Amino acid sequence: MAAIELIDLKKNYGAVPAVKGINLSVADGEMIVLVGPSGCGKSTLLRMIAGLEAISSGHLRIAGNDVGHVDPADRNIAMVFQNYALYPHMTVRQNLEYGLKNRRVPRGEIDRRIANAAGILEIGEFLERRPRQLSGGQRQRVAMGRAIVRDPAAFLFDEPLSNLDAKLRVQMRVEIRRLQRQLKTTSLYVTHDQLEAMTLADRLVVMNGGRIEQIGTPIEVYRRPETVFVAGFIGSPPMNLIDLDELGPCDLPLPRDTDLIGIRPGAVDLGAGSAHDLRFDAYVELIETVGDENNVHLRIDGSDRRIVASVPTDRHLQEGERMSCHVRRDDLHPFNRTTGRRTD
Ligand SMILES: Nc1ncnc2c1ncn2[C@@H]1O[C@H](COP(=O)(O)OP(=O)(O)OP(=O)(O)O)[C@@H](O)[C@H]1O
Repeated sequence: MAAIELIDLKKNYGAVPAVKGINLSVADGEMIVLVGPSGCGKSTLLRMIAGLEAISSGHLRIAGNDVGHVDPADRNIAMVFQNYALYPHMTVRQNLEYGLKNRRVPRGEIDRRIANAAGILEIGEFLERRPRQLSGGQRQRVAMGRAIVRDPAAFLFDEPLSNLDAKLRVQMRVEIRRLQRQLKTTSLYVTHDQLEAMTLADRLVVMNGGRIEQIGTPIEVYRRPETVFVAGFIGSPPMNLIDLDELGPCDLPLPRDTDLIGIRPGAVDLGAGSAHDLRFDAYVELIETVGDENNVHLRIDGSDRRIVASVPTDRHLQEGERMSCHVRRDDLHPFNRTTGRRTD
């Protein structure tokens, strides 16, 4: 286990900057999840930490040591990939012990570590099988087992669950969280799945265009997105982002440079409000049922702006109906479109 520090870390592919100066301190034992849209640089960042990609500039410290130019094999980091990267011609046991044999770990110690990992991951009964004789979830467990037996300073996960079906993903997500809590190994986990990010992270790092947009606990980032990008990226259905002037006259006390308002779908109240609310009229265009909730698509009166409100399914609404919409001041996220930042 070890703390990891990234200091102004950059990566250019030729003239193309992929990672544009990342500063991040990961505490010993912490689980950090890097999340962001495709191409934002999260895999590149992880691969630089693993040593699979050369660092263009900046520093990488693991347990206080500058390891930016140290051979990957000597960084004492274990990486878990989405495609498992198991050797197909070897049994599970051979896959687990391969790296340890190369490091000349004594036989007794190898057996002890494999028994320990097999116990934690419940893969003891598959040890003599080959990877093709396992399900996707079992293979992913073996891939994690291979990381665990190395007893590394840190785990790096690169979208490890993206090849699994939806149900198994949820199950494995819980297992990874449990495992990380149990082992307390410093971990960096890359995903573009925000639900995975929210549920796994001690702290979330939201990336966009090679930069960090925001760092915080999942609930901090959800409750108080600092940028327009984070506001639109975290949350499902996404936050409504509305130009202030599309909402008609508004005498609520908002910071002066606010010209964009963010409203979570669940914060739109269709019905009676109070004097401290933002209030506007809208037409119901479409109602989508998603389990216990309906996503109600509305068009704001006097504007082409469409927004989504999430309401319980027992609330009877009709398409074409005109609604009075209310949002409490505390549920408004004020932004400035030009700076892209929060104004309060
Ligand atoms: N070997 C490479 N040569 C040139 N450009 C690259 C190379 N690898 C990645 N890039 C570019 O660097 C940027 C970051 O890529 P990266 O794979 O880190 O993104 P990502 O956030 O992990 O995306 P995804 O979720 O799609 O995997 C992208 O614009 C990508 O096209």
